[in-house]
Amino acid sequence: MAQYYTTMNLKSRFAPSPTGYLHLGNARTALFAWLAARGAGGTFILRLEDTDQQRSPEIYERALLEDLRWFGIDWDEGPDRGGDHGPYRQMERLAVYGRYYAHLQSSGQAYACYCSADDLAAERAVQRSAGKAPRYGGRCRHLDAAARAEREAAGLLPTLRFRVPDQGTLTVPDLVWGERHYALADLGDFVIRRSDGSPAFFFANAVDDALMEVNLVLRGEDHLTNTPRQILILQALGLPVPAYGHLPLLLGADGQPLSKRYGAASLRDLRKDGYLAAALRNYLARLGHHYSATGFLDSRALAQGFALNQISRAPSHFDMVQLQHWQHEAVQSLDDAAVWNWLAPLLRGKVPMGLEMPFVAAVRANILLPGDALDWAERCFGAPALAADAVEAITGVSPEFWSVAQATLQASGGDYRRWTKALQQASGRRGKALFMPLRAALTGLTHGPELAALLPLIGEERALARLHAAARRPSTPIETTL
Ligand SMILES: Nc1ncnc2c1ncn2[C@@H]1O[C@H](COP(=O)(O)OP(=O)(O)OP(=O)(O)O)[C@@H](O)[C@H]1O
Ligand SMILES: [Zn+2]
Repeated sequence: MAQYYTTMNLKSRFAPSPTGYLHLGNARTALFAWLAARGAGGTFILRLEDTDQQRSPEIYERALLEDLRWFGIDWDEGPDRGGDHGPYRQMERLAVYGRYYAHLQSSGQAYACYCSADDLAAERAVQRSAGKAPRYGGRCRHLDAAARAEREAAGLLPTLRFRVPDQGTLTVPDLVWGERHYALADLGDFVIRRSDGSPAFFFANAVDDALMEVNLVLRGEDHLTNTPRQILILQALGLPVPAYGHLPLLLGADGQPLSKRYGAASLRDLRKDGYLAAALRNYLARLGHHYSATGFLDSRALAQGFALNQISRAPSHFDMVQLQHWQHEAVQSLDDAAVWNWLAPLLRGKVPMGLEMPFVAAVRANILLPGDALDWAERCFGAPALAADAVEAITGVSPEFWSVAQATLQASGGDYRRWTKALQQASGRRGKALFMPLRAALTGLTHGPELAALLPLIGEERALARLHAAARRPSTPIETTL
């Protein structure tokens, strides 16, 4: 397969249009391209394809850079930091495209087309009714200078079309899909410059990759059919052709590809919800790429384990359960101080000063998102609501049990082991029968972190008050032991 880079000079890129907030599909495509570059010690660049001016307000550009950085992707060249092959915003490169248009026109490989949208629609309708695939029939291919001048004088603004060779087959290698063959006669001459002077996607994208010395293009499968046209443009201009790999699109729950246009869940939404970038990286890196390591990997290990031949062709679906699995792993990979930094914006003022680290140590295995930690802070330091099964666990034991629980707690000076040992001896309860009602009364839940770690946070005073409140609930006498 054509592949002219060695791992030493590999250069890949992410080239989004700043037309909305990045979604997980964009993020995964960016991640694969970045992992390929970083894994090979190559170069990674960011280029903004902002030629759709109506849909590219500045807020999206800023958000895009911010989201990528948060996600953990860095770039060696880009709109914010420049580089040897800039500028990195396509709207700043119009003069560059102009030179290449002129070259194609003067060598006869591109020509002005004056057909109106109505003309083209009519042509397509005829082709369709004849059972043919619609393509440009070449009406303006052979206009002479006089005919062109006449149309210009009438005020018609032409598009510029690429002249596709009439015969032959183009072989397009793809790192994911293998080789595909295209009959050139089927392609039809295509627009490379719109009538308003703006570059067509195919053109600017292909020219920029070549001029920026990108030799590996990993992008979404939505661009698969653009590739033959792009290779034709590059060949006509004598520019190098990169290796292409098209990644299966990430689909939403409705089975449709995620798209900025249709408001797919964005990276920034997940960030706001408290998902960690490392969780998203581990999740997305494995979505359509096989790693032999099944555990949590840091960015360096993800890059080292990345291999183009491990990319799958199967479509991938966004799966919240998988994301939560990696979120759990990512939280556990942090040390206590880092967990606190992550929680602090939501928890400041909710955890008494000095108890931050013991609190983190106690609850960290039980939290996926900062909201979970907020709930545990309320259960430790506030007034926890009792869940229905906790009420059941509390009322399932006699009021005497609760009196003894209070007395033994006081006698043990708040020491968890001494307390529960004494209570076990006095009540005859052990194991779950002992700990479940205690947990229910102290936290309002029947599950959660180790009680031994929670008790010092709750403190003796609050614990006594909660045991006292438990004693005041009418018991459902199902047992006679204390
Ligand atoms: N659902 C998806 N799954 C994987 N990659 C995607 C998906 N959608 C887009 N991409 C890829 O993300 C990169 C950036 O694309 P682009 O900025 O055009 O995003 P988009 O979501 O297609 O936006 P729009 O809806 O504005 O077309 C491209 O390589 C594109 O192929
Ligand atoms: Zn025409």
